[in-house]
Amino acid sequence: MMAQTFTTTALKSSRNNDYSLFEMVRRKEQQLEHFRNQHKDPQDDLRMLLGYFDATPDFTSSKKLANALRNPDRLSVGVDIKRRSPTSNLRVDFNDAGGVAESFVDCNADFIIANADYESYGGDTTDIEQVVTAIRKSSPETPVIFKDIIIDPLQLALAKSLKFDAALVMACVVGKDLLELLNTATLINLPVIVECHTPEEVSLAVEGGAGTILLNRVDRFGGNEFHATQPFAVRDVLPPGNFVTTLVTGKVFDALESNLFLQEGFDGVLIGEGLIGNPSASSLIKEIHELELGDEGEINRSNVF
Ligand SMILES: O=P(O)(O)OC[C@@H](O)[C@@H](O)c1c[nH]c2ccccc12
Repeated sequence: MMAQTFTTTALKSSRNNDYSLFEMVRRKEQQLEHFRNQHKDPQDDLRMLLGYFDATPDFTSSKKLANALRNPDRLSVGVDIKRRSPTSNLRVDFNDAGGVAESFVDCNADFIIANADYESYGGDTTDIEQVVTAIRKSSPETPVIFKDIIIDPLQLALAKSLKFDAALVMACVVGKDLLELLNTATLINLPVIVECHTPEEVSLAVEGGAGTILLNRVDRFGGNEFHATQPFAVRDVLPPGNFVTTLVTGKVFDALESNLFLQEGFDGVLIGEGLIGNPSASSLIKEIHELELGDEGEINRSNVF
């Protein structure tokens, strides 16, 4: 009887959480109907971007990303500028997302993620424009990345037209469509960071030529379960040669844990809740930057997790 109750509860909660990802995608589908309508003219700027190969690409954004995300001997630190999170109780308030982003660059954050989705992350179109404008002005070498629930190539065109340096695409949301989205991104010369959780997702991303992979320790598809060591499990799937940049995200809160990612060969961490609204954000970023390759201290996988 007990066991049965337990199973039912577990199933129910995982279905609820699955449903929330499902809900996020469903809402996005609805919003996109309007967005597609707004951009249906064949001569619309976003359509033109998608329809014509960028024959004279400039690699400013790719180079900015390479410089900011990959350092030979230290972790890069990115900040996810959000007011709320579907996977935690984070609730913060700010008006000027651009100012918030700038304050993190002042704390030496290496890259910035701006959120376009209101319901899920508390971000919106004003936010994303403010963030790009503010960072371009105050710190042109810092890459700014567009985060939304991307399911349509038109959203990639939007990111490009707003002059983002890259867009984040979640593998668990798009499945096999990832390959088509990556092709589109190449066509318009927009770097993409692919968010993955499983080795299968990483393989698909690598097959599609992804240059940067963000490993989320929270399994968005599988009921938001947290798998602390999941990033290590997927490193084996990466092709040899160390060409793919790898970042870790999902409930990263301290330097101790981050050190393990550095020692295991990851390039950086993306932090939301651990930095947003944290009065010690600046010292946390500093501590993570000061971790040294080869200095494992007392840590290993078994005593950190
Ligand atoms: O706030 P955290 O646990 O540090 O996480 C940041 C980031 O991983 C998170 O905002 C995120 C990245 N991709 C997502 C997809 C869905 C939900 C949440 C996310």
